[in-house]
Amino acid sequence: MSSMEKTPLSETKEMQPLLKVRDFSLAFPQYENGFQETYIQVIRDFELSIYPGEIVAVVGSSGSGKSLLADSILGILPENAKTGGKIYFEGTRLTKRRQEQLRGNAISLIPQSVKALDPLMKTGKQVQSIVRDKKAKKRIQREAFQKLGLPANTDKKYPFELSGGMARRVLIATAMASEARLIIADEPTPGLDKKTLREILQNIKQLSENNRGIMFITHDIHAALKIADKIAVFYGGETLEIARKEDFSGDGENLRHPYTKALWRALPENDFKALKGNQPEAGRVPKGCVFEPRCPIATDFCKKNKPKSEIINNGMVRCFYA
Ligand SMILES: Nc1ncnc2c1ncn2[C@@H]1O[C@H](COP(=O)(O)OP(=O)(O)OP(=O)(O)O)[C@@H](O)[C@H]1O
Ligand code: NI
Repeated sequence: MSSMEKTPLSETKEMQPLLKVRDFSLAFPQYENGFQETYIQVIRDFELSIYPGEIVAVVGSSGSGKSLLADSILGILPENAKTGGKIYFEGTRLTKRRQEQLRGNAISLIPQSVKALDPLMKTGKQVQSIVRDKKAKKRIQREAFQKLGLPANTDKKYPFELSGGMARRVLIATAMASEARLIIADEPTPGLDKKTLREILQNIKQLSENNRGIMFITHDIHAALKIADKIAVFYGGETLEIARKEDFSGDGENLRHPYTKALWRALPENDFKALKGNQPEAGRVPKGCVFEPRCPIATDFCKKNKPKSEIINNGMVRCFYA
């Protein structure tokens, strides 16, 4: 057990993580002329723990493997996906069977697209349909809508009659009305105006009440810092750093990884200095450190060797020079 796991965020929280991912990897076979050539390695050495009541942001740019990570936890990966490592939910290892039982019950997904709403069903009905207690379903749906600031008549509307922000909120209401103990929100804030973004983030925070754990998947570090307790920085399929929100301050001197520091400094309120280059494409990952080609402090050693994860100052990092 790492020291980070021994230090839950507050005394009242249970010691056992809700979700624990260890050495997780994911690859897809690539066929050429009918022969299996290679595997495209999309996720490597991934690790993360989420405690009850905690919001953990998984921050990474487009194509870094975030949605596939969510699908891995839910057990809805494509048939041909090959996975390695271990995922535990409330201390018990996830199997296909267990994932099936938990999915939509103890573990709920807020999908990346509002297209996930049924276009032919009124929103109230959609939210009610996931409540198991049929006598309470109306009340639970209404309470969720009210908590999330949706006007009372929203339940009579079809998804096409809603604004983008309201449709998002209906998706969040579905998770809120569920009995889920872990909620995975996959990129729930794309293309929202400033005010709506602020409100939706507040709504996601509300989900963590009642000791629920939230995995908040986003490419927006700014949004992540607004509500998350911990930030896992995902790059080219690997976690480069897991830091507490408080570590993001000043010049980034408490951050451990050069990529996290760069993300922090690229924020408008800091220097706005963007990092040059792009993350490696899935399957085209360098032999050494995945960040080496863009790293300002990389050496020859980083080209040839892969840094292991280490706990430094109560956070996880994968860098030889942290
Ligand atoms: N079935 C598949 N077979 C092979 N490669 C795949 C498959 N599905 C996804 N990928 C690749 O895996 C990588 C990660 O995809 P994923 O959708 O998880 O990224 P993401 O971080 O969620 O991106 P975004 O921010 O755009 O949603 C992408 O490069 C994608 O091309
Ligand atoms: Ni995605």
